[in-house]
Amino acid sequence: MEKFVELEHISKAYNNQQVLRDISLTIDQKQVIAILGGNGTGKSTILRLIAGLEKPTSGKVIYPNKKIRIGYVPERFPKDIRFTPSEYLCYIGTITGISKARLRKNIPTFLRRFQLEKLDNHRINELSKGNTQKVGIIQAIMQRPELLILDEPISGLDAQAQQELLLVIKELKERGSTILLTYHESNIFEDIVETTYYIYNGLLSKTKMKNEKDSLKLIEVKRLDDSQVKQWEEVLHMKEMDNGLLLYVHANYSDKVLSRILALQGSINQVTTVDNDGEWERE
Ligand SMILES: Nc1ncnc2c1ncn2[C@@H]1O[C@H](COP(=O)(O)OP(=O)(O)OP(=O)(O)O)[C@@H](O)[C@H]1O
Repeated sequence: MEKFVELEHISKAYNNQQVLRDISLTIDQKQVIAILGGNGTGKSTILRLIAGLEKPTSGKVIYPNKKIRIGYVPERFPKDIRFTPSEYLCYIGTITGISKARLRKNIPTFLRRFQLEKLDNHRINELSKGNTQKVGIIQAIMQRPELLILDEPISGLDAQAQQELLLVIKELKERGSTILLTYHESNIFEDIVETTYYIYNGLLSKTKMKNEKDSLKLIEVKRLDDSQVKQWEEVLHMKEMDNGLLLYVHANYSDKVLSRILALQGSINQVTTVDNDGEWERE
């Protein structure tokens, strides 16, 4: 599988509030990936960084192959647009380089698929939240993006539009697109999402938290090979120190990790509990 996007040691802070901490991630082509986490954990921030709409405080977002076509659906699509859906889609399509002929053919099809054709005599600022969201989705998928980024796309969508979106995602994936999305409960996406990451305390993990309010444990170990630790999903992050390793572990899984360390005859120097709400590291 071809590497598509790479996040290298990404950190992001807003006014000294650390949102993402040293996140590294490789996204392969033709993948459907979900990034989940509680409110305010930084899901939208990661998506905006990958879309190139924001810059990390440190680290890099790399597109190894080429300049790729990215479709981005923000969590809240701007409400104050005074164009009708067709006018707006035609305008966006033209600036993203879609031919007039393709726009003439595709815009009515998408409006029909998302049940907007009867509303096309209204301006977007007169539409409901869900219908505005549909326009936001169409503007992103219309250009057949190689990378489609959807930030909570189903909030406000009726059941039929949710199913249509699911279908569009499947079609794009079949054509080779990569899809990156975030959502809350649900969900209709569970069958198509191949990899799920969870954000917790600014770190990205493949392990789901039992309780997002739970704390973290920082375990300082010696005489342990980092290549072994890299395989452990409970370890959210690992830092090399002068004479050992510092492991960031979900509190619920710390006993499991501690017994694994002992089984490998590593020595545990110190275990610190860090409150989820607290500042746990000065960077
Ligand atoms: N432009 C900004 N300026 C200042 N702080 C910001 C900015 N954008 C996000 N934040 C802060 O960064 C943190 C993460 O925000 P983000 O929107 O990425 O979270 P989220 O996981 O998408 O949340 P939600 O599920 O509520 O949409 C929040 O504390 C938020 O207040």
